[in-house]
Amino acid sequence: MRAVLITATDTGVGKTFISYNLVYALKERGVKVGYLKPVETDVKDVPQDGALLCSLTGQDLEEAVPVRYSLPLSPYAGILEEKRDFSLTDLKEHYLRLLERYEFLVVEGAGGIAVPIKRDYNYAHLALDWGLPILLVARAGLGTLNHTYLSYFYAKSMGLNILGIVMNGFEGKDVSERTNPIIVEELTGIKPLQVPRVDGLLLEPSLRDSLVSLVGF
Ligand SMILES: Nc1ncnc2c1ncn2[C@@H]1O[C@H](COP(=O)(O)OP(=O)(O)OP(=O)(O)O)[C@@H](O)[C@H]1O
Ligand SMILES: C[C@H](N)[C@H](N)CCCCCC(=O)O
Ligand SMILES: [Mg+2]
Repeated sequence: MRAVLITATDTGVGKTFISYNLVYALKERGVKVGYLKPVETDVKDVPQDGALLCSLTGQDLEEAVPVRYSLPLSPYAGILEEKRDFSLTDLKEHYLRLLERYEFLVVEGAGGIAVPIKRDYNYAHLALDWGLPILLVARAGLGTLNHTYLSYFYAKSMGLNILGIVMNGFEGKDVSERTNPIIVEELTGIKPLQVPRVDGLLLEPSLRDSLVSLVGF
C-alpha cells in the first residue's frame, strides 16, 4: 500500500496532527513521503494544514494543496459560496502524479468522512475512486461513540478498507475516556490506537511507530 486517506469523525479532531506524526515517522525511516490535502478551505493567505506538512516534506504548497477556498466551509459549500468550481478529473490526475513521485503519500480530508467535496461526491467517494485505504481519527472524549460508530459503519457500507481507528486527545479529565476505547472496540471490532493530548506537535516514538504500523510500513 502506497497511500492512505487520513479522515475523521468531524473537523478539528486531529487529522493534520496525525498526518504530521505519520509523515515525521516515515521520514525518520528514510521513506520518501509526500502529503496531499486535495482541497483546503479557510485559506486566507497560506493554507495552514498544507504549510505545516510542507515544512516536513519540503514540497511546495501548490503541489500539496492544489485547490483552496477562503471561507471556513466544506469544499462543496466553498464552491457554492465562492462561485468557483474545480475538476475532479484534474484533481485525480494530480494525485496519480504524486503517487509516482513518492514512496508513500499521506492524503488528508477536510472535516469528517461524509463531508461533500461536490454535491454527490464526498471523502468516502474519493477514497473509493482513488483506491485509498483510510485511517479514521476520532475524538477521545464524550460524544465520540456516536460519531465513531456512524463514521465506521458508513465507511464499511461504502466498501472502504479501514486500516485503523485513532482516538486522539486523551487528557484524563473526561470520565468517558476510560470506557470509550473499550466500547469503540466492542462496536467496531477494531482496537483503537489511543493518542494523548501533548504539548507541541510530536508524539512519543512508540506512538509514531504504531502509526507507521497501522499504514503497513
Ligand atoms: N493529540 C494532540 N495533542 C495536542 N494538540 C492536538 C492533538 N490533536 C490535535 N491537536 C491540535 O488541535 C487542533 C485541531 O487539530 P487538527 O488541526 O489536526 O484537526 P483537523 O482534523 O486536521 O481539522 P480540519 O478538518 O480543519 O483539517 C490543532 O491545533 C492541533 O495541533
Ligand atoms: C474549515 C474547517 N477547518 C475544515 N477544513 C472544513 C470542515 C467542513 C465541515 C463541514 C461539516 O461537517 O459541516
Ligand atoms: Mg487538518
